[in-house]
Parts: sequence; structure tokens; C-alpha cells
Amino acid sequence: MAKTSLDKSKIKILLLEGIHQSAVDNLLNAGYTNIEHLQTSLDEDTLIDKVRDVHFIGIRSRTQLNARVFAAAEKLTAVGCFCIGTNQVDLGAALTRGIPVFNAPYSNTRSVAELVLAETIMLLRGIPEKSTRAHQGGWLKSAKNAHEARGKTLGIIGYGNIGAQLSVLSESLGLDVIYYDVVTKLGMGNARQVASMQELLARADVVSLHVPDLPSTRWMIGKEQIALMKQGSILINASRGSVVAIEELADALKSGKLLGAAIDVFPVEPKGNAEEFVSPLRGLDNVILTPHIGGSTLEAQENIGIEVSEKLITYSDNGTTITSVNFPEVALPAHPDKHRLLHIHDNVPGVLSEINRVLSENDINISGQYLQTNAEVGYVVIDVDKAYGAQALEALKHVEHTLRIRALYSESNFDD
Ligand SMILES: NC(=O)c1ccc[n+]([C@@H]2O[C@H](COP(=O)([O-])OP(=O)(O)OC[C@H]3O[C@@H](n4cnc5c(N)ncnc54)[C@H](O)[C@@H]3O)[C@@H](O)[C@H]2O)c1
Ligand SMILES: O=C(O)[C@H](O)COP(=O)(O)O
Repeated sequence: MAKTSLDKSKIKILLLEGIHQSAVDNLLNAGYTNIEHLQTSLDEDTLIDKVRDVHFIGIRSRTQLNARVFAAAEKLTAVGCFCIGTNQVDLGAALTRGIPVFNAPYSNTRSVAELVLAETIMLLRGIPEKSTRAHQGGWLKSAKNAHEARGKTLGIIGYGNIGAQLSVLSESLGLDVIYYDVVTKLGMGNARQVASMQELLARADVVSLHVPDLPSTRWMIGKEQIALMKQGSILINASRGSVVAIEELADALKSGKLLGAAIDVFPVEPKGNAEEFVSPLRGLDNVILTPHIGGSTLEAQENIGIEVSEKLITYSDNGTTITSVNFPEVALPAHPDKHRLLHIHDNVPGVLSEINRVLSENDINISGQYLQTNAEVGYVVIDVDKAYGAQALEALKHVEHTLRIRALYSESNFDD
């Protein structure tokens, strides 16, 4: 096996929040043996203590990687979000420290879409209330407020991967699908984009939210928007807890404006299964409350474990950053018999020419060079003959605006 600058057994990997065993197996198979695999998230101070000597961290939606955590994580080389959302990570802080962040943008899409479709049917039939009554010894046999899904209008807000997949499944059941998105998108099947969220809210029998957590989506559904919805309609949120003003939703359910809701994500979620779940929605009729399990199926979790661990391994072994959510994306070939230098720098004029000047001055021939930049950071990858690896690394360290350098297959330090 090719020699890396830091022995793989010394590369420390911390996996939190019960990431699937498939990730651990994948990392072990790739030679990464120094893995700590925890079932819970960690509070900020504990996390800060733990990340000091960690090279790779794997998290899910609960762990907050903020600027303070990044400041403490001096050896951190990459972050893997073993989920879709990356709002729990300060992506800017990661970028300016030269740390790429990866996620699994599709692996739990199907799980969320299936759950929402199931909830649509359950809510249209008033099942949560009828089931609760039956558990209590009641018998609510009635067709009142019970409807077929066929012919009803589903309004999807956020027509991305989940929204589009939900659209296909729902049409196959006979629902009419309309959607609103800030981007103009071609509809799947007969689904039609509407011009405004207001129009969607006024037309849909069931509204389902599939937007990311962004400043523009925070509290995008509140009293005012609910007032536009049809009398007796249904709201489903399996996106982020910050999207719906939960007290205002509770009021709308109590008043009968909305007939039902299914909520998987909350403004405040328990840190773990042992903590009490507190919500104004508790105890309301025809409301399905689930503990942020939209993506929690064994199938999705196994696939996510494989996908994200592969991205971390590829970056560690080879420098490839394709699909990173915050970092310039570079796809790199293998580099047999060459030393590879990964140079991450502020994207200001002149850095690349300075790198090339320094190498040329030292008589170091470049056998391959790859560059990608985004607004803030430049990522240049340089392959050099083995004989020059250490010398090139030393020379590049002194280039102004260098944020971080890694050397692969070199005798020099891994994390300089
Ligand atoms: N409950 C769960 O367990 C679970 C699982 C997976 C994903 N999620 C959440 O679902 C979100 C959506 O996932 P996805 O994979 O479909 O993401 P995506 O990025 O593929 O799609 C998001 C869509 O929302 C649109 N959008 C952004 N801002 C908008 C706005 N203001 N109004 C209307 N549309 C807007 C985007 O243009 C995009 O089409 C994720 O960001 C994540 O937060 C939750
Ligand atoms: O962003 C996601 O993929 C979902 O919110 C799922 O998050 P989880 O991995 O914490 O269940």
C-alpha cells in the first residue's frame, strides 16, 4: 500500500450520533483504524475538548459545529454530515480554516417522501385521532372529515430532491400536485409550478414543506400564511423546525382552521432519547408528532454511512473534494509514484503565480496541477516527483495567504 504522510492508524476519526456501522466498516476496510464511534451528540464544551486531536468528524443533524468548535479543532481536516442538512455546521468557518464539508444529498430522500405520503393518507382519514381514541377504549366510527387522497391537491413548498420524489409518488396515488420553489423547475409528471407561495397555500388541501434551513425560510409559515390556507386543510413539515412558527400552528389546529398536521422537526428538539420532548402540539387531535425520523430508516442510514465515509476516505487518500458543500470542487486522478501537495489559500490575486514562482525557483518540476476556487478560497493540488516532495512542502508553507497545506504520500507532516 502507498505510504501516506501520517500513518492511517494515527488519523483520528470521531463519529457521533449513532452513525451506521457501514461507515465504520468502510473506514476500517480503507485502513483507518483509529475510530471513536459514539451513539449520542455532545454538548459544546465536551465536543471542544474532544475535537482537539481529531482529523475527521462525522455528525448528523444534532451536533452543532460552530466557529468555537472549529477554533479548537486544530487538526480537523474534513467534516462528514451523515445526513442531508448542513445547517448545523458553520460552513464559512470550516471554509476559512481549509476544511471541506461533505454530506449525503440523496440517501434518505426516499425515506422522507414515503413518510410524508403515508402521513398524507393518515391525516386525510383522521387516523391519529381515531387511533388514539381506540387505544383509550373509544370507538370513533365516522366518515366525518375523512377523505380519499385521490383528487386532492398536494402543495409542495421546495421542489428539490425530496419534493420532486414526493411529487412522483403522490401522483401515482391520484393526487394533483402543485409546487412552489424559488427556482424555476420542470415538474415531474403532471405537477405544475405555481408563481407564488400564496397561490399554493390558497389552492392546496395538503401543504408539505421541503425547504432547507436558510434565513429566507426561517418562520416562512406562520399565522399570516396559515390564514391563506384552505379551511380544514393539512400541514406537513419534515424539513427543519425553524420553518414553521409552532405556536401559531398550534393555534390554527385548536381553532379548527387546520384539520391536521404531521410534524417531524421542531424549533427545539431533545438532545437525546432520554430528554423530555416539549411542544405546544402535544395532545392535539389529528396531529402526528415524530422525533425527527424522516430519514431514519435502516436502508437510508446504511447508504448514508457508506456514501459519506467514502467521501471522507477519498479526500483523505487523494484530495478529491467533489460534492463538498462549502469547498472548491476538484476531481483528482490517482497519483502513483508522485507526491501530492494540497494547498488551500485565501482567494486573492497572485497566490497561484507565487506558488509556481516558488516551485520554479527551487527547480521543482510540476507533473500535475489542478485548481479550483470559490469566492473566498483557492484549492490547488500539485503533483511533484517523489524526490522533491519535502522540499516543495517547505517552500509552499511560506507562500503568503496560505491557509493550510497537506502532503499525501510524502515523508513530511500530514497536517501542517
Ligand atoms: N426530517 C428529516 O429527517 C429530513 C431528512 C432529510 C432532509 N431533511 C430536510 O429537508 C430539506 C430538503 O431536502 P432536499 O434534499 O429536498 O433539499 P434540496 O436542496 O434538494 O431541495 C430544497 C429545495 O428548496 C428550494 N428552496 C430554497 N429556498 C426556498 C424558499 N424560500 N421557498 C421555496 N423553495 C425554496 C430550493 O430551490 C430547492 O429546490 C433539507 O435541507 C433538510 O433540512 C429533513
Ligand atoms: O438532514 C437530514 O438528512 C435529516 O434532518 C436527518 O437528520 P438525522 O441524520 O439527524 O436523522
